[in-house]
Parts: sequence; structure tokens; C-alpha cells
Amino acid sequence: MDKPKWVIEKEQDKRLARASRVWMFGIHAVRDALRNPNRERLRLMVTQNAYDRLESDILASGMEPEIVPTRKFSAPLDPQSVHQGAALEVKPLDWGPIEEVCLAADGQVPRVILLDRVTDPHNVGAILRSAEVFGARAVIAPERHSAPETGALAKTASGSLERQPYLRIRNLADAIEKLQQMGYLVVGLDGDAEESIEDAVVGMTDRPIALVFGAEGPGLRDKTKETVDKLAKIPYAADFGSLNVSNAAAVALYAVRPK
Ligand SMILES: C[S@@+](CC[C@H](N)C(=O)[O-])C[C@H]1O[C@@H](n2cnc3c(N)ncnc32)[C@H](O)[C@@H]1O
Repeated sequence: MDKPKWVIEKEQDKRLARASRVWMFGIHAVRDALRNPNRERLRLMVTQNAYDRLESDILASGMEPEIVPTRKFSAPLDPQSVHQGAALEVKPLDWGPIEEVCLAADGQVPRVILLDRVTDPHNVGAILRSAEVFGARAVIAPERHSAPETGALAKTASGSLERQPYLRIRNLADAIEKLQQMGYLVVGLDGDAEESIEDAVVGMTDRPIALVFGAEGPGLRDKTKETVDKLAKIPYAADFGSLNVSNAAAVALYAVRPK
């Protein structure tokens, strides 16, 4: 019997996850990754100073750190990175398929964020942080044209990357369709929409809601606008400027909170 499409996609995602490795850096990001029992850790490099700050977590993790002199520390990191003398090579987390992570059991009114080509790791990190604070079930982004789990993303997420499901999927339109079939109201956030986000969800905050955000510059793609159930805007008092996507995500998550 043929495997269902979602099982094939999950297997493909697992293969991709196995293939990729990333470096986390910075004391907080490394500490959070050391504390996460679900995080597969491969290699730890620290300066003596960072070792002293992380000692209890390093010992608890069972890892053998490489102690590197401060002046030699930049390799294998981006020389621009603010690593604070701590770098941990890890594999991306595997959170499982949308069908499981976003399942809305009876009485639950989950919130989910989808990202349409948001590639800046700092924006995605900030969105993960807000998503965790507002109790969102997941942040979902396509495998291509989005920000992978990197040290920069982990640092901006300030620990949320270890706790907040970040699902990398093959195709955004398929993900939106799956969520719609699961009972989600899917709202695209677009500064030029007619309706405000509050009006778009009035009387519906007891439903599962997914919010879709676009990239800096281009915003939501036309194809995405056609796939969502509604478009909504965050009304501005000023007639100039625009919100950064991570700020827009925080405002919209608050506006659609279960009431
Ligand atoms: C900097 S904005 C992109 C601006 C783009 N020129 C546009 O017209 O959408 C990045 C994303 O943040 C969200 N966003 C920013 N300001 C918003 C607003 N006032 N209302 C709704 N969404 C907004 C949207 O999802 C947007 O795609």
C-alpha cells in the first residue's frame, strides 16, 4: 500500500534534519541547548572563561568540551558572531508533523504562525520568542526561502528555539490547506487589507487560528493571499512607516488571543 503523503514528507524532513548541522553560539543559546534533553549535540568549543560560566550545564550534559584559547576562538564561526567564547554544534530539532503538533483537541483553541519567505534569522528568532510568550503551538516556515536554525536565530530567540516548535515544511500552501482541514481559520496579515485583525476574528477567537506573515519588502505572495481564508491589517495611527514582521506578529498574536 502506498504511504500517505504526510508520512513521505516526514521521512524526507527527517533525512534533511540528519544531513544538516549547525553551530549555536553565545552563552545563553549554548546553555539552553545543553539543557534541552531533545537536542542532539555533536561538538562543544568553549574558552576557559565560558567553561567556568557553563560548568554545571556542561558536566550535566556529559559532553567533553574542547577548551580553546580566546584568540583562536572564531573558527568555525562567522567572525562577526558574538559568541562569548561558547559554541555548540547541534542537529536541528525534529518536532514532528503539523498534524500532530497543531492538533486541536476538544476545547483547545491553538494559535499557529506561518511565515511566507521570512528569511532574516533575527526576525524569525524574535517571532519564536513572541510565539512562546503568547502560547502559540508552532511557527511554521518552508524549508527553502526561510531562516534555518542558526546561531544568530537561536541567539535572538533567547532560548525559545529549544522550546517553541519551529517546523520547516516543504510547501506553505500545503501547510495552510492542512491547517484549514484541521479546523483552523487562516488569516494573512497584510498592511493593505480592508479589515482590521480584531474585526477579522470577532466572534471566532474560540476557534483555532493560524496567522500568516510575509517578508520584509515584498510582504505576502499573491499565491498565499489567495490561499488564506481572510486578509487582515493592523491599523496604524500614522500614514507612514510599517511594522517590522516580528513586531507585527506580536501585535497580531495579542489581538487574536482566546477571550
Ligand atoms: C515589513 S512588512 C512588509 C511590507 C510590505 N511592503 C507589504 O506591503 O506587506 C512584513 C510583514 O509584516 C506584516 N505586517 C507589517 N505591518 C503590518 C500591518 N500594518 N498590518 C498587517 N500586517 C503587517 C505583514 O505580514 C507583512 O507581510
